[in-house]
Amino acid sequence: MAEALALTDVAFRWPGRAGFGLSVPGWRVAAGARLLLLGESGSGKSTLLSLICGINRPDRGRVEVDGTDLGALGSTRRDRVRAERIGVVFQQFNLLPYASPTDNICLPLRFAPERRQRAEAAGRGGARAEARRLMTALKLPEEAIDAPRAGLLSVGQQQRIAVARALIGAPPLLIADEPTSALDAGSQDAFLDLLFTQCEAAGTTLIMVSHDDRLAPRFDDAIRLEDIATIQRTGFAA
Ligand SMILES: Nc1ncnc2c1ncn2[C@@H]1O[C@H](COP(=O)(O)OP(=O)(O)OP(=O)(O)O)[C@@H](O)[C@H]1O
Repeated sequence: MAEALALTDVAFRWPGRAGFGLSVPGWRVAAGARLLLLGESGSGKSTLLSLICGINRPDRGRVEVDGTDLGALGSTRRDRVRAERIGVVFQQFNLLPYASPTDNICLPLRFAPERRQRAEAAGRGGARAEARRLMTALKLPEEAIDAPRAGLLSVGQQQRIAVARALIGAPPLLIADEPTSALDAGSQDAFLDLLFTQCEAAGTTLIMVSHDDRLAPRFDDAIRLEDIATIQRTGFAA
């Protein structure tokens, strides 16, 4: 089966922080997988996601997304590959509070012409129609969809906007960093149902990060960061 993600002989340290290091000898994720990545707080999950997204470059090794080695690209091309191929749901959602839900969702398409074309084709009436279709599929009420500013919405509603923004234009890979941490157990379950349905419809591989191993049975596979990575932690230098 094709691989959505392949890490080979990867090592990374935060610049100026000798105390924390992460290395991943080899990790492959099959296209279409629904994977939960578990690890305690501070173990390096977000650090690993930043390497997968190409936000940070490994000091060594290869991070291939959908067959492209991100580390071999300069920062402009890396940004382009990220925009085209990776949808990201950040822990804090990172919405623009003064922009409308639709403008927030369409934002990644500005930097990703191929993704824009896919969104326009899927939405028939254009990318904004596709944004609306996604919001409806994610069970946002009409008044939230039509809100003038995303900052007016509840946390759960903002979370759905963040998911729609990650899904628009069907990127091959969706990375979600603790997207359910603000929800109670019942809402978590309903949210995962919606996320899985939308990923399946778009043919998108899902890697979701959490410290909550009770979510594991919902996924095709759950792995612990420690099982794929060696983590060095020696505290903070003064
Ligand atoms: N921008 C940064 N600069 C320097 N060090 C950082 C930076 N971001 C994270 N770290 C360090 O990297 C280590 C791992 O943090 P990371 O956020 O990756 O863990 P995590 O498993 O995602 O934690 P949490 O579940 O609490 O979000 C920590 O020691 C943290 O201080």
